[in-house]
Amino acid sequence: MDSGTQTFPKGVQVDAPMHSGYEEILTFEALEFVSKLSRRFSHKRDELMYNRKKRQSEIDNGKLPDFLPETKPIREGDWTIAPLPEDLQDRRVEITGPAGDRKMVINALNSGAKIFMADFEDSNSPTWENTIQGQINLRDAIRRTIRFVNEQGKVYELKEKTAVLIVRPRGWHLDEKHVKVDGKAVPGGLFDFGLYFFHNARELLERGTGPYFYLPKMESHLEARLWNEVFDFAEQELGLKRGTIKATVLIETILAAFEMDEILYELREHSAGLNCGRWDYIFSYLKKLRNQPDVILPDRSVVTMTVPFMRAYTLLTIQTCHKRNAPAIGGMAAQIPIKGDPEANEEALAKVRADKEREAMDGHDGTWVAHPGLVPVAMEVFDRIMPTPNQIGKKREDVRVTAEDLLRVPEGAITEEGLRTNIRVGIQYLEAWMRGTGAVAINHLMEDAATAEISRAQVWQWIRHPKGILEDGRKVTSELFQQVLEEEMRSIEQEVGADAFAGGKYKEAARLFSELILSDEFAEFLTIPGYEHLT
Ligand SMILES: CC(=O)SCCNC(=O)CCNC(=O)[C@H](O)C(C)(C)COP(=O)(O)OP(=O)(O)OC[C@H]1O[C@@H](n2cnc3c(N)ncnc32)[C@H](O)[C@@H]1OP(=O)(O)O
Ligand SMILES: O=CC(=O)O
Ligand SMILES: [Mg+2]
Repeated sequence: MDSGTQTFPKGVQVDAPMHSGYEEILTFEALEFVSKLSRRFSHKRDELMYNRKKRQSEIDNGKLPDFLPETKPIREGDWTIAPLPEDLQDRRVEITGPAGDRKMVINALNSGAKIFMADFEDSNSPTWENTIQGQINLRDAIRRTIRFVNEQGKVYELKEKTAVLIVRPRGWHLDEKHVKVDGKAVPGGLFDFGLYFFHNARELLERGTGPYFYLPKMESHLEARLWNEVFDFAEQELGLKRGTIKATVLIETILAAFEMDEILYELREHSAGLNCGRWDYIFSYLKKLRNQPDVILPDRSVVTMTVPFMRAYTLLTIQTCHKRNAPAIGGMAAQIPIKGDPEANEEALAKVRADKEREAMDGHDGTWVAHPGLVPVAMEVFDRIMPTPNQIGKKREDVRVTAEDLLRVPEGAITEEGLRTNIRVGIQYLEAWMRGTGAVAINHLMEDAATAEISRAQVWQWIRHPKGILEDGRKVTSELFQQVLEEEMRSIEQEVGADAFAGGKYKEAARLFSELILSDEFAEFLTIPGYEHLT
C-alpha cells in the first residue's frame, strides 16, 4: 500500500497527493492509529446515521421531539462531570477560525482570547489541502514553531502568551473520502481527531495543557457515547490516563437540546461542558420540523437569540450545565468589524456587545467571537459581568423550560428581501467554499456552513410549505426561486466584475444551490453533495 515512496499500513489507501510535508502527518503509525479507529467505530457511526433518518421519519409522522422517558433517572440523578483542568476554568472569550488557514491560526492564538477553537467543521472547507495543512498548522502551533510570511513580507509568529487550543473535528455525518480503510472512507471526525490526537496528545500534556475538543452537530446522547468510547480507546492506545481528553459538546441540534443531561452524563469523565451553537441550532430546528404543518420560519434576520425558542434553549443549556458543574459557553454573533465606516462599525460592535451582555447576564461562562477585533468587546463585557473565572456557581434554578418552549414557532414575515438574501448569500458562500474557503464576510456578517444551511433550508421549505407566502401575498415557488436566482446571479456578476465572475465558481455554486433547493428530497447537509465538488 503506498503512494509514491510512502508505505501505508495494510488495508489503508490514500487517494490524494502527498504534498511536501504531508508525510510527516500521514505517517505509517498515525495512519495505523486512524485505521484502528475506523475499523472499530465506523460501523457504529453508520448505525447512528441510520437512526437519524429513522428519527426524522418519526417526526414527520407526528412524534415531536421530547425529553426521553428512558433516561429520566439520569436527568433526575445527582451527579456531576469530572473536575476541569486548570486551563479550562476560565473560558470567557473563545475565538474560532479554520484550522487550514496558517495565518489565521497564528492570529487567533495571539488574539488575547482565552481559547482558540481551531475548526475542521463549519468554517473549514474540507479540501484535502485544508485538512492536512490544518494538521500541520496545529502541530507547529503546539510546538511553537509555526510561522507565516505574507506577500508583503510581514512575518507572523506566536507571542509569548497564547490562547489555549481546542480542536473541532468534523461531525459524524462527513467522511474523509481521500483515505480508505478496507475500501471504506474514514469518518471525517475520526480522521481529524485521530491525526491530531496521535501527533499531539503527549506534547500537549508535557506543555501543561491537554488534548481538548469541541464536538459538533450531534443529535443524541448515543452519538456522544460513541465519542466517549473513541476517547477511552484512544487514551488506552497511547497509554494516557482515562479522562485526559476533554470535550465540549455543541448543542446545535434541536434533538440534542432534549438530551443535554444525557450527553454530559455519557461524557462525564471527558466533559468540558456544552456550547450553544446557535446557527446550526436554527438550521436543525428548521430541518427536523420542516414538514410540520405549523412550523415555518420567518426571514433569517428576525430569528434572533431573543425569539422564545432560542431563549428557552440557551437558558436550559446554562441551567443543565451548571447543575452538573459544567461550563456553558455561549455562541457566535454574526457581526464582524466593518472597515472604513466608523459609524457602521460602532453599530456592529454595539450589536455584538449587547449579545455578549445578554449571555453573561444569563449565566454563560464564556462566549465565541469570529474576529480578533471582537476579542476586546467580549472581554470587556465578561470582565465586567463575570468577575470570577466562570459562573458555574450560578445555578439558575429559577429557569423553567418545557418541550413546548423549545419547539415554539417564532413569529415574523417572509419577505422578498429575505428570499433574495438567502439565495444570494447561499450562492456566494458556496462559491467560496468550493474554492476552499469555509468562512467569509458577506454584507459585513460572518457566513459559514451553518449560516448557509439556514439560507438554503429556508428557501427549500418556503417553496414546499403552504405557509411559505411572502408578506405581499405571493407564494414562494420554484419558478419564483429560479427567477430571483437569475437576477441575483446578474447582480453578483455586476458587483464582482465579468472577469472575477468567470474566473470564480459562481456557476457551479448556483447549480449546486439549485439542486439543493429543487430536489424534493432534503439533503441532510449541503456539505455532503458539496464534498463531491471538492478535491
Ligand atoms: C457557526 C459557527 O460555527 S461559528 C464558528 C465558525 N466560524 C468561524 O470560525 C469564522 C471565523 N472568522 C473568519 O473566518 C473571518 O473573520 C471572516 C472570514 C469572517 C472575515 O475574515 P477577513 O475578511 O479576513 O477579515 P479582516 O480582513 O477584517 O481580517 C483582519 C485580520 O484579522 C484576521 N482574522 C479575521 N478573523 C480571524 C479569526 N477568526 N481568527 C484569526 N484571525 C482572524 C485576518 O486574518 C486579518 O489578519 P491580518 O491583518 O494579519 O492580515
Ligand atoms: O457551530 C456553531 C454554530 O452556531 O453552528
Ligand atoms: Mg455549528
